Amino acid sequence: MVWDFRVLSSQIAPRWVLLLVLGFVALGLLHIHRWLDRVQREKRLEATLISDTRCQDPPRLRYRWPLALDLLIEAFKADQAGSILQFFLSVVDRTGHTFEQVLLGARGVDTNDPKNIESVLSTQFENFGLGARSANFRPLLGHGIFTQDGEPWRTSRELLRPQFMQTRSKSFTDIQEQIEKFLINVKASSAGVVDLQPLFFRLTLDTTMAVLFGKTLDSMKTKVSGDEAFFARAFDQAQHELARRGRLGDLYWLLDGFTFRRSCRIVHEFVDKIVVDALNETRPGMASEEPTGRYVFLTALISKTRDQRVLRDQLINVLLAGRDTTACLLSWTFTLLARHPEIQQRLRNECEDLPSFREGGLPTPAEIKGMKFLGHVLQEVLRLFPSVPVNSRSALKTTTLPTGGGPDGLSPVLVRKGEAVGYCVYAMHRRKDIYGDDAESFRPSRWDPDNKEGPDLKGVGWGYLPFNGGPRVCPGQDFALLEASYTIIRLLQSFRHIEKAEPSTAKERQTLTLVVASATGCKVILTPALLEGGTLREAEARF
Ligand code: HEM
Repeated sequence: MVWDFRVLSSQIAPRWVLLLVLGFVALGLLHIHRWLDRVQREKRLEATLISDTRCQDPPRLRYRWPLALDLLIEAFKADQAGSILQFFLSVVDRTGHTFEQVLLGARGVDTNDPKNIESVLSTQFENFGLGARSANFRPLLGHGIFTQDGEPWRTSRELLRPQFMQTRSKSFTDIQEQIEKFLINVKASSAGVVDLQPLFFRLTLDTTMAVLFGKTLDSMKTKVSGDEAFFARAFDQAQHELARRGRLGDLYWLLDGFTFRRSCRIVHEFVDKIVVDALNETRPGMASEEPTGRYVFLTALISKTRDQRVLRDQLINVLLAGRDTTACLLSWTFTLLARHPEIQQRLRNECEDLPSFREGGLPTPAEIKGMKFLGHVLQEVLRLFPSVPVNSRSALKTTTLPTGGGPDGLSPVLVRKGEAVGYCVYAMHRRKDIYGDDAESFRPSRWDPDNKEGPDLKGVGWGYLPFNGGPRVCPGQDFALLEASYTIIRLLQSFRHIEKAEPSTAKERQTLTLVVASATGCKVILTPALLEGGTLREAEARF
């Protein structure tokens, strides 16, 4: 029998159906061909890299039970015990793999080496992207600076940069106002044991919102209710879910429940309303400052774009980036100061020596900048408890990192396209080869250039990275440090003792979400200062 296409087409199906099928088959073959071609090119690149750099895979993972179930159980126990970060460190130490990589079978590299981190964040910036984070965070953060890569990220960074520059110099009054309200609240409830941690979370939500939106929830002064309360709760809930999803790596989408989507919607509606009100109040071409002379991030941003969706997304991104990070810094600072009364006293002396304090006034930005010991305390807290302790990037092309490959972990390490590189700043900040034998101790004076004890930290470079580095360095760090400094100074001026409420034997427990907080809060006993100067009370009364 002879097969004739024309006969076949007229007998079996109309000609156009056959043409369509043939078209799909051809397209499929083309895709397979391209895919094979890509795989071959990747293999060739890999081979060239291996022969040129002698790079190797990271050390092999060691576990005893199938599917690494022994590690899973260990992780679960560590999470319950509030020591998940220490557990991550031990897995990295043993294997060179992140825990997610272990469980999900994904390949990748984990590192706490300054050279590798510099490579990922700076020298090879174009070779790495955010990976699964973009899609994971999108339901809450939309398309904003925190979820974007490449050109869209560059556009966002350019859009937001001038606002951050202005915020640095012009938002002091807003910060001051919110912190003074916070102090009134702490003073009113300072009898007995006070947990400062939840108060710091409320404070930083208020300060960041004041600067971004020009309005706050005023959660320090009043009992928050209605839409504001919904928003605050939904924002916390949505962030919590993002962190849980993040732990699943590429399988983040498995956790996508109704509560999560509802929280995201509440946050969007709340911020949308603020944006729409601001758009209605601001005509094109208007000055970026409010008639009151106050600088509001949103008003300034509106002078660049009136796209409601862009404004909403970028604001939520900055709010998320700025709020919990600063709250954790404050909480760990007071936890450590309460554990180290001699350091607390030295810092209090510096706060009480300020000319403004002696004259009965409030600290000024210039005075804060000049406080050397306070600067060292903040550096040391962020060393031991960097607010973002673990982070990751994903390789956009096959490449190598300087170290971590081979059985001894000393060769350059091969990173294939699509693989994750986890970097653990928490572990790096506790390395004895960088910080000396007392790397685990709280010793702010290690940052004093005149201090001869321990290694000289002048050239620590990429070995110290609380605010990230390279093109994606945190743009809010000056704002965060000013806010934290002012809060610390005013608390120390207002209370002559801040003692820890937990027994000395209590084991430190941590909660890891997107940031690392204390699982037991920051419980302290506060002893009010002897009467402050009359003018200071007058200054405070303005709030
Ligand atoms: C102690 C306080 C803070 C710490 C430790 C901190 C730390 C960081 C870190 C580690 C990153 C890099 C994240 C990554 O690329 O994966 C980052 C990014 C960022 N931070 Fe901060 N931050 C703090 C406060 C703030 C504040 C107060 C703001 C804003 C008001 C802010 C705004 C941002 C933004 C917008 C980014 C994204 C930058 C980009 O991707 O280009 N941060 N921060």
